[in-house]
Amino acid sequence: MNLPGAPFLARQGRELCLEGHALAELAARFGTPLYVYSRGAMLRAFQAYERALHGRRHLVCYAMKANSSLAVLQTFAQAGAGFDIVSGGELARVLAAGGDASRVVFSGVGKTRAEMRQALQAGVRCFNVESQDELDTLNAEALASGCRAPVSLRVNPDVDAGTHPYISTGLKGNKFGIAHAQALGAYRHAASLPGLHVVGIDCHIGSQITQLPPYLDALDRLLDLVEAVEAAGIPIHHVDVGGGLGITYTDETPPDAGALVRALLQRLDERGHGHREVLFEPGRSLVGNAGVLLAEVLVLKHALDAEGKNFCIVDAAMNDLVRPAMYEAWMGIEPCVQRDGPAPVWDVVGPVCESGDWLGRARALAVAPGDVLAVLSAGAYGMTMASNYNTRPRAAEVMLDGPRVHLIREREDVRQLFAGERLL
Ligand SMILES: Cc1ncc(COP(=O)(O)O)c(C=O)c1O
Ligand SMILES: N[C@@H](CCCC[NH3+])C(=O)O
Repeated sequence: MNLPGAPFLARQGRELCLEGHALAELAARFGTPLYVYSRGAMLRAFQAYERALHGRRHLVCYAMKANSSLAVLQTFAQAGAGFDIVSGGELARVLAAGGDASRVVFSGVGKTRAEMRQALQAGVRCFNVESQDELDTLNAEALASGCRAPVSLRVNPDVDAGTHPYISTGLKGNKFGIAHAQALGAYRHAASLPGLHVVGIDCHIGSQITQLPPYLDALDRLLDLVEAVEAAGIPIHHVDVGGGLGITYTDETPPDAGALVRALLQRLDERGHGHREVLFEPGRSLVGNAGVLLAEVLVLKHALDAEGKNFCIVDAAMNDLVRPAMYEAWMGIEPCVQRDGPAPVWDVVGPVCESGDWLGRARALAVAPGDVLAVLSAGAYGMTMASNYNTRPRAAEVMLDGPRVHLIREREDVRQLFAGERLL
């Protein structure tokens, strides 16, 4: 069986290994729950975009909400990536990891004035502005700071990305971006404001997208607008096509990054826009299949009768990895060391006090208490969405880099969780 994450994730005999390191050994050394990432897998995914964009003016801005651990950001910064951020906190992380503000695009529907000032001061590459009001606020903040803010309007192209409704962002009913029909007026307004400098156009239609047509439809809508905006005398420098490319969790077959880039570049060329700088904002496709979450089996609860369920209770929970609880997302689950014997069907669940606390349902697994399971494709939207629900300290993180094993985040200590609290 080809595992998602192959060739970096592979079986060597009975052992599940990432970059050649036995995951069961890492669990024994660092404890569980534990996130483990392959630096090689991240760099390979990034290079797939870079190779396809070779010879074009471009910037791949890693959407760091997918995984914002400092060592992950450092890896991409050193590889030449820019960053797509959505908060002042994310900007602070980029800078702490050695990233360059001039390669940062700032997205988000609700930027605060303080975040705008912070980003202006740092000198971000551009603000992806998502509303008419934001244009006025940003203009005022830029003038007060004595500078001009570079802006790109995030346009909502009203395109169905064909993904889960919670992670679709380019439809009329979503909160994101400026409606296509209002965008020309918004560009005219932006160009009239002395504190702003129009530099580009942007869209991002959703996440875990597995087909090309929605991207091409969205690009066509953007280019129609670019032509209208430039006809109105407002030059557009770059086109930012967003992120959203899906990965394989189970049987999805998304196009690879190279195919996506080539299709979009071809459409740009066909429509006479091949000279423009192109920006991408991939998140999941750079890190999703580069990581796993390791959990130890605590308890096996067997069904009372044929209608009942077997529960495999592990020490990772929805607070560590919320995707199954939140989107009913399917994530692969594999034993780190394969054992012989029957493989009953289990619901793999955590210890959190919610019935929605599950990691996988109806999984056939040969397991015993003390075994370590790996939840696959957990490199994206895993640790970044972790919480402390049930006063559970967050997991540790390890990054593998060839023969080297780096602990990149210590396991949280429970005292850290209430260190800022005060008794009456
Ligand atoms: C503005 C923006 N850009 C890029 C991304 C990255 O998306 P993905 O992780 O699906 O590539 C997101 C998240 O969906 C986003 O909100
Ligand atoms: N958190 C989502 C993706 C959201 C993308 C952010 N706009 C997921 O795990 O699939």
